[in-house]
Amino acid sequence: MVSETIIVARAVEVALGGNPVLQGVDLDVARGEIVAVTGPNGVGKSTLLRCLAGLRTADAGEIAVLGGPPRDEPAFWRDVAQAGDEPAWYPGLTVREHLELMGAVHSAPRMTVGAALAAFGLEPRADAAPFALSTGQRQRLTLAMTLLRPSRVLLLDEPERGLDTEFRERLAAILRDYAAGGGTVVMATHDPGLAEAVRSRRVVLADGRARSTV
Ligand SMILES: Nc1ncnc2c1ncn2[C@@H]1O[C@H](COP(=O)(O)OP(=O)(O)OP(=O)(O)O)[C@@H](O)[C@H]1O
Repeated sequence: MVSETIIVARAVEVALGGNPVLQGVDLDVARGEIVAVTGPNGVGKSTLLRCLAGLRTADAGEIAVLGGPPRDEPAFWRDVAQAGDEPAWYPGLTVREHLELMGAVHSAPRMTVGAALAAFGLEPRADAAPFALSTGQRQRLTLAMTLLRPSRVLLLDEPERGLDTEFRERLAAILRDYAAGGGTVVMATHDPGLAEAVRSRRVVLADGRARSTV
């Protein structure tokens, strides 16, 4: 079977503050694949993810996501879900209501609010405000909102942030299910255990370039 390529990056270059960060990154990600981008602090993982999300334009090179250049526009975000920095919370809404909001604005949510609360271990805090959650619980809510909405591509920047070991394993299973259903995942991570548990292909960023390891 010929695999469908969902993400293509060719010779991507980005300089930040006058310093070269990405210096010719090539990346191909197939439908149903999970790619874990690793590398030391400051090597450019978040920058690469932002380029794939259309939140930053590369200085040189080409990127295609789902057949076209990534754009920070509603049509693009209908197919692409992203979790990076903590989102802006609605102070008047509870955890459950944040998930209900996601379910209400997307025509075909991937799971019910009840299923999301259960999958992300948020049932005991469903009626709390996000600001009353612990760091790890807020990260669970961020991920639950990202996974509840329909998407074909997931871009995750250090999804393990703040998560305990047990939940990291549960997250790995959630991401494997997403990919098994035809979704494509690119995540930056510092957790080799998570990268292994999702059975990802490992891409190491070094010296501004990407190198596939597994
Ligand atoms: N707005 C900016 N202006 C100048 N330099 C920046 C800016 N944002 C990031 N950088 C620099 O660009 C480089 C790449 O940053 P990036 O956040 O992509 O790294 P990262 O690999 O995701 O790091 P980490 O593992 O710490 O999250 C770093 O050296 C960082 O200091």
